[in-house]
Amino acid sequence: MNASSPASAAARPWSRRLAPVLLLAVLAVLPLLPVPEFWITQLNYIGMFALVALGLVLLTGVGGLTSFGQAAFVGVGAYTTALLSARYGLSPWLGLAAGLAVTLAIALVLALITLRMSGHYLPLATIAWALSLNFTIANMESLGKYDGLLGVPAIELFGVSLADGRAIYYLIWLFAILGALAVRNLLDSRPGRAIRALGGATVMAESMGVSTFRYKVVIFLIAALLASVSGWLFAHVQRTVNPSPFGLKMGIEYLFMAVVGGVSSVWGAFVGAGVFKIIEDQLKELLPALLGSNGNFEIIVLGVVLVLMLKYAPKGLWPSLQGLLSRWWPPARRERDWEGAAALEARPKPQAGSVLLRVDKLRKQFGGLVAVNDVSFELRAGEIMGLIGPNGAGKSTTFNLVSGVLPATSGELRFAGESITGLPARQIARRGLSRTFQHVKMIADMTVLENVALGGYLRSHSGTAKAMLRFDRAEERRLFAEAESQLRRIGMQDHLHELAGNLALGPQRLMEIARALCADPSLLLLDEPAAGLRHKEKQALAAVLRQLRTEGMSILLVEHDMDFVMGLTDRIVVMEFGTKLIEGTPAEVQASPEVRAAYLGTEH
Ligand SMILES: Nc1ncnc2c1ncn2[C@@H]1O[C@H](COP(=O)(O)OP(=O)(O)OP(=O)(O)O)[C@@H](O)[C@H]1O
Repeated sequence: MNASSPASAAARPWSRRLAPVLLLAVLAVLPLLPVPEFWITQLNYIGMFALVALGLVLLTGVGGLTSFGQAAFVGVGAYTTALLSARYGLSPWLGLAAGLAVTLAIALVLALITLRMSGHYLPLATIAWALSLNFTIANMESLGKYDGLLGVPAIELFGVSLADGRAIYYLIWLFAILGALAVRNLLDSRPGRAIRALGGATVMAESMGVSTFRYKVVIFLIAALLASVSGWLFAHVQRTVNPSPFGLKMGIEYLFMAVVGGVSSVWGAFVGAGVFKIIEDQLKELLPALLGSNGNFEIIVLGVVLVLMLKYAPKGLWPSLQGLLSRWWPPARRERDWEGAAALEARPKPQAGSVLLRVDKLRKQFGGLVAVNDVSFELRAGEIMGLIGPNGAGKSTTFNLVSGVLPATSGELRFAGESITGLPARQIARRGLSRTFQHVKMIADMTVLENVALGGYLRSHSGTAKAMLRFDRAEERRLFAEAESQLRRIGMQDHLHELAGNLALGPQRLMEIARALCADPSLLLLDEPAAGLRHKEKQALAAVLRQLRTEGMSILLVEHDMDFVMGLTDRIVVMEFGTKLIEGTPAEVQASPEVRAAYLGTEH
């Protein structure tokens, strides 16, 4: 599955049901046929490589965290089992458990140290720890230094030895397919939507209540564990371990596989691993013969292929392959299976007329620039308040301070009687404040419905393990029912399955409102909701917002369209140069000479 397409299918064509079954059947009977041993060896390596590349799909392709260090985790898995089984005669299965535990401990420490880094620092940090882990392994007396460990026994399963390549093939592919299904399930779930926001929508995700750092750690650990399983298999296939297959070169090659296959596609990991293994083997034979000397020349060709891929097919081979296959294997559409699902829990509503938001001497300085200058106002439950002012007046900054996206320099914020000063966005979201953004923030390759369902993050609970095992379906149905009803409320019921990135700006803004509503907020913050909407759409939006008010919702909005603001709001705060100019009803604001002067740029 492409990470961007929904997993379950409505009206699945027969070919879509049959293709995976056929593929599995071919994989299952292959070792039973008189195919050359070499093929089986190749497939064994492809399966083991794919496990590591799968981790990179999640970590790099979806999460946007580039790691050159996955080979080191393969090494941890391989060495742990080799040490326990070859030196101490323990069962390889114990070696697997121990390898996973050691990997988990090392990966957790590395994640906590490195994942707060951003930009190029993270990939550089992965290179650093990949080199140090490999160096440590290669210099430990107990691990045989550069010679490694010999005499690793074969795995036994129910008394059957998996020493033969055709026997361990089944175990390798069982792990690879289970890994792929688990990652695919994860991407199509509550935690999966949060993970898919990591690639470029972290501010939005935090405002929906997601701890983005936590999910970075989660995908880092999953990728490390997948690599560790691959290492365990590798040790028992090779029956010996030494440091060289776990070095930085292999770390780069794993990344190559993920990028070439399609770094955001689960099945791309398999395509990438296959292409890599085949190219590498052919080149290893061909190049020395062609060039007349021995050396790792294949690295140069792989490098060139990678650069060409990044230039001409940055999404990798899988999306192109999927395009070719789409006639027989069309992309699936999410099945509408949430009819009658129980409603999500609703928040108790604040009492109409009570003070919901109190902004007291709020200030924000960017260096010498005072963007918000000791602004104070109150918003009462059940009212629509407008925040207006010329460009650069400090409206969006005020919004970002109230919603916790930016920390205030000074001043106090109280929400529903409780101080929210200094709280991060996700803590403020938890208290019932939900927002949209001046520049739409969404996950472009996720459907409208999935984007809106992310708004219900705090109203649902399924965790990563539950999602990977697909035990989260009942809650998913409740989330999608809620997302659909919010989209219906905003008049977008015909766009449920469209990719959000394909929508025009107007509908994207409406989708953001539906997402904010999906959080069941007590206060809705709308940053320029009518921008980019056509006249009719604006009228429809105003009607929806009025309806929300009659249902008890409180709304604070920033807007430039004066007709929209004057016809909709109960009270207005006008800002200019970061300061509050006046506050009043739309009629009072319209009559104010100061406001007119501020907009026309004349002295007042
Ligand atoms: N992150 C930042 N760093 C430095 N200056 C900033 C930052 N964000 C905003 N500003 C400055 O703060 C001032 C207020 O900006 P803000 O975006 O809040 O105004 P606004 O009223 O929302 O304007 P507009 O209607 O054009 O969106 C501007 O001078 C802007 O350049």
